Amino acid sequence: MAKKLILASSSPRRQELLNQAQIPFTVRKADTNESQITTNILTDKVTQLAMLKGREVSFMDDQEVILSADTVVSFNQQIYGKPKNKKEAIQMLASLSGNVHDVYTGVTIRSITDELTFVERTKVEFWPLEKGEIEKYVSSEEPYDKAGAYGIQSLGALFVKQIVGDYYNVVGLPISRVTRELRKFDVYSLN
Ligand SMILES: Cc1cn([C@H]2C[C@H](O)[C@@H](COP(=O)(O)OP(=O)(O)OP(=O)(O)O)O2)c(=O)[nH]c1=O
Repeated sequence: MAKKLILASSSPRRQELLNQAQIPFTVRKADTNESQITTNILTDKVTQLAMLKGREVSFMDDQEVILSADTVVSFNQQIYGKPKNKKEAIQMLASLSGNVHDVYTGVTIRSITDELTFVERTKVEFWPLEKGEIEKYVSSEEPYDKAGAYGIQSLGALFVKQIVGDYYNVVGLPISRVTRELRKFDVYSLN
């Protein structure tokens, strides 16, 4: 029998992507204090955060598989998470304007006996942005729950000139790789 998937995330995008993949799941989220991860090494940061989010959720039985993830934007040796306020959102978008940045998502999948973590990277190039369009965008609610202060799946799409890599990784979960890894955990099968 297939194992049961537990999504350790409150991100509506991650939930939508699992729905899109037609994988049944239950949300069980711990209240993770992300500030305890202090490393500035990018891949360490996203893997440690993904692992922490997953490990803070407890198993109810040995048939469960827990999925967790963390997404950050990286530009010019800096790591951008969610902007704390309007000023920070403006600064992030102004620096991404006209440049290429990377979006990294760390993903952890764990069962009671095994744990796997991987990182997926997508390159995103922004058009040069006008001051007015940044001002207008940060006055909406869109930037504030998103790494790098934009949502590629919403109005932020208009900033994007091109991407290289998995689009869904930018949205918060590289769903095709995730489903391939989930098969190894018997979460679902192809027949
Ligand atoms: C760059 C980018 C990020 N994002 C989102 C994905 C993530 O939800 C969010 C980064 O925050 P995360 O800390 O990765 O996740 P979260 O706090 O939303 O959810 P949880 O910790 O409960 O799993 O930014 C977009 O939705 N679109 C984008 O284009």
